[in-house]
This record gives sequence, structure tokens and C-alpha cells, in this order.
Amino acid sequence: MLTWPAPAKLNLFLHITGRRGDGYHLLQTAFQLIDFCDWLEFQLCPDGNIQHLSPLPGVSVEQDLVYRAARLLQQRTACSQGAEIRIHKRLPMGGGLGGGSSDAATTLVALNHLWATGLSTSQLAQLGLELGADVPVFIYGRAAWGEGVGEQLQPLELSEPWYLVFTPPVQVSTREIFTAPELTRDCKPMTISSFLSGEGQNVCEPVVRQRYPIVAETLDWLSQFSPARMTGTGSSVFAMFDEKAKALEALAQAPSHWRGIVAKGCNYSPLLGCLEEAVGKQR
Ligand SMILES: C[C@@](CO)(OP(=O)(O)O)[C@H](O)COP(=O)(O)OP(=O)(O)OC[C@H]1O[C@@H](n2ccc(N)nc2=O)[C@H](O)[C@@H]1O
Ligand SMILES: Nc1ncnc2c1ncn2[C@@H]1O[C@H](COP(=O)(O)OP(=O)(O)O)[C@@H](O)[C@H]1O
Repeated sequence: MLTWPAPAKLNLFLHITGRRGDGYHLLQTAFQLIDFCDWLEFQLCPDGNIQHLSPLPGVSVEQDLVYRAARLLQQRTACSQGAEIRIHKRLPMGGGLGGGSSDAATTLVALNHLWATGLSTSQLAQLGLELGADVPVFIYGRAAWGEGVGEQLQPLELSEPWYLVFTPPVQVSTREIFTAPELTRDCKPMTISSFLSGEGQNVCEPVVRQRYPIVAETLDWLSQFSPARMTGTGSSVFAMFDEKAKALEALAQAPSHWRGIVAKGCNYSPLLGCLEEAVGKQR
């Protein structure tokens, strides 16, 4: 049996530079992974069945990205093996932390190993893209500069600060924000070096602030400690700290009903560590 992590991501900034012919928005973003993870268990099933043993509330098994990822890999590789899969869900759903995409990525990477289906990382990333634009970054497992709809990736070596992340109790639909008339869609393309020197913002933030006052309240509260920003299309917001103790100190002062966590930024996904250990490879 394998028990492998599916980490969350933060979009350190998010710009929209235009739209594709099909209406999808062209983005520029910097993804950083954090060591706050769902955990997935995989058990080989030689009879070919895929069994999802821990369905998520409000998500049917057929919709669940873990089940869909497993089926997709099985079908595309004509694999005769199956698996029993259990998720220990820790990442809030629909919070902009990419939990569903990360679960799908971990499923593809773990089953490709367990089933010995032999797809390369880039083949897995291409498969993952069919499930969601954020899946490839989790498959490559590196902090990355993302363009296109997020599938054109270049690895980044970033500082690895501590993050305090709050998830306000509202689910913000990605579709709602991407269809908002007031969303800024004409950002000037930015370079990696201007991002590294501090430029960039999240263009979805003003839209979500306006529509979800609790997100605005959380951002404003967090900003008293360190500049705060929203990730993806929300609702989660984050701020960086150079020491874990400072992040924990700020968390201790938050209203007791707020859902907050402290996690470390990582340039390499903990999933990569598991895969490398399993195949006995050194980075
Ligand atoms: C914004 C980002 C940034 O990392 O993250 P989240 O906030 O969702 O975590 C992602 O690009 C989210 O990508 P993804 O997870 O594939 O989006 P989906 O939920 O499939 O998108 C829902 C809908 O939003 C619109 N959409 C999505 C992505 C994109 N680049 N342009 C779009 O216009 C499409 O109408 C799509 O049908
Ligand atoms: N394994 C999964 N984990 C989380 N969400 C899932 C999963 N499978 C399907 N979903 C659906 O995907 C939606 C977005 O989930 P998630 O990736 O957590 O949020 P976000 O895209 O905001 O980061 C959920 O609201 C849920 O309906």
C-alpha cells in the first residue's frame, strides 16, 4: 500500500493577460506549494476495479477528481489492474488551494508507479490537464511560473517562507469570478524578474473582496502582520512570515472561529520525495 501526500498550492500573484479562442483566460501566475496536504492511500486491486472508499460530501464518486484520474490513467494505458483509494481530506474544498487538482495529480503519479504503466512525467501532466488546469503543476511538483491557462510551466527557486493561510467560510466558484464583467483581463505581460523584485497582484482579489465581504475582512485583518493576498479565485488568503513562531503568534490572535493554518512554502512537493524514495532515486 502507498500513502502519499497531495499538497496545497498558493498563487503568489495572478494576472490575466487575455483570453483564448474558447473563452478560457490566459494567466500569468507563480505557484508555490505548501506542506499542508491531503493524504491518499492506494492499494493494488488485481481484479481491475477502482474503488473510492472515502467519498467526499457533496461530490459523487463519478465527479471526484481522484476517481476520474484513476479511470483516465487506466483507460489510456489499457491497464488491467485496479485500486482501492482512500482520501484523508484536510484541504478545504473550493478554497483556491487546489486540493482537488492536487488529489488528481497524486493519484496519477501514485497509480502510474503502482500499476507500472510507465508514463513519463510530461505524459502524466498532459493527461492531468484534461482534468484541470492546475493538475500539471502538482505532477511536476515544483514551485513554478505558470502561463497559458497554467499549463506552461517553468520551475522557480523561491524563498521558502512560512505562510499563515485563512479560508473564510465561503466557497467562491472559479467560474463566477472568471465571468465577472468587472474582472481586469488586460494585464501587461510581466517578466519573472519583475515578479521576483516584488511586482504583481491577484486581479481576482478586488472582485472577490466586493462580492464576499468576509474575504475582504480577513485580508484586512491579516495585513496588519504582513502584506496579505488571496490565492487563485479565493476564498483562501495568505501572508508570509520569516519565522514559524511569528506566523503562529498572529494565528493565536485571530478570531477563534476562523479557520487558519501555518504551513511552510516548498520548492519541491513532498509527493516528489515519496516517488523518488519509491523508485530509489536521488534528486
Ligand atoms: C484560478 C486558478 C489559478 O490557479 O485556481 P483556483 O482558484 O481554481 O484554485 C486556476 O487557473 C483554475 O483552473 P481550473 O481549476 O482548471 O478551473 P476550473 O474550476 O476548471 O474552471 C471553472 C471555469 O472557469 C473558467 N476558467 C477557468 C480557468 C481559466 N484559465 N479561464 C477560465 O475562464 C472556465 O469557464 C471554467 O469552466
Ligand atoms: N478530490 C476532490 N477534492 C476536492 N474537490 C473535488 C474533488 N473532486 C472533485 N472536486 C470538486 O472540485 C471543486 C474544487 O475543489 P478544490 O480543488 O478543492 O478547489 P479550488 O479549485 O478552489 O482550489 C470542489 O468544490 C468539488 O466540487
